[in-house]
Amino acid sequence: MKIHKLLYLYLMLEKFLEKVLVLSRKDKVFEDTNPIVRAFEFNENVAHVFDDMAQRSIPHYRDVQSMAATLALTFYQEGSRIYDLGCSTGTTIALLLNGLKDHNLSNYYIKGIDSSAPMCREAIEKISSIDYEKDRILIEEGDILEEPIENASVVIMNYTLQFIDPLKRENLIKKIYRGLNHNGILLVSDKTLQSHTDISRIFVDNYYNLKRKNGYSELEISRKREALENVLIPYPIREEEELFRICGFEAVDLFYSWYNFSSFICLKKGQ
Ligand SMILES: Nc1ncnc2c1ncn2[C@@H]1O[C@H](C[S@+](CC[C@H]([NH3+])C(=O)[O-])CC(=O)[O-])[C@@H](O)[C@H]1O
Ligand SMILES: O=C(O)C(=O)Cc1ccccc1
Repeated sequence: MKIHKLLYLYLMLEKFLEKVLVLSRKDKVFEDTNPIVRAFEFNENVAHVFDDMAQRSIPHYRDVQSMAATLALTFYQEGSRIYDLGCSTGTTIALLLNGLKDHNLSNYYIKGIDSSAPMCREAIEKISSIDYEKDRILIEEGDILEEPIENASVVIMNYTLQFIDPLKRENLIKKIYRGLNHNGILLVSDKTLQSHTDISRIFVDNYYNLKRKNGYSELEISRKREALENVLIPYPIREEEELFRICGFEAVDLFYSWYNFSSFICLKKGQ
């Protein structure tokens, strides 16, 4: 067989295997026709398909990730720590690592925390393909409510605060504020409510339209909605902003907003 034919076959095989791999990582968690819907959990099944789930269920997920990484690099202070609370599969950490490398910054320390062991395993696997000094990153299974925050210039909490018991949110944000250095930032992204229910309803409709466009069926959408009830608890956008201010942040702003999803930047000012 001629060499170009072999090469062609090899490329076809590679494409085929890539497709199989992507399909095996497609989010089908709520496709099941089993009528019992359990409360949403970050278990092995979810962790395995999480990247696909996030890209199809979080509006402009890649853009928000990349904006958060850019802001993190802008506020990062040499020699300080960056925390990713609820790091899931380590997408943010991988972006940060590449950004730090591009900026020739090497004296960093990144800590990723997640209470789901399968998520931590996925995160460790994801960053294993990046070249970095091993003791500069720690991905740990743990509860962010118990985690001490020290010498931080950046704390990222993308789509995680919404899963924390509302009664515990204030203490968590206060702890983060105390653990941040002056001129350090907290970045938070969450699903939010609007101040009027009529507007909230329209925004949620538009959100479900996005899910449909991204290939989720009516059944998958409604089953996930049921599973997330009392698990993902959104705050009205103004109350979430107020929470950050009450906890000490001197400057609070939005860096991204799309219907019922918002991303906040909270700055601890200098002395
Ligand atoms: N108390 C807790 N302590 C630690 N982790 C927790 C806790 N509660 C929930 N988690 C973890 O928070 C993560 C939330 S996902 C974050 C996405 C990521 N930030 C991303 O930008 O890709 C968001 C979503 O799925 O919508 C999950 O991995 C949970 O195990
Ligand atoms: O709120 C929803 O309907 C979602 O699907 C958000 C979401 C995205 C990824 C994991 C859990 C919840």
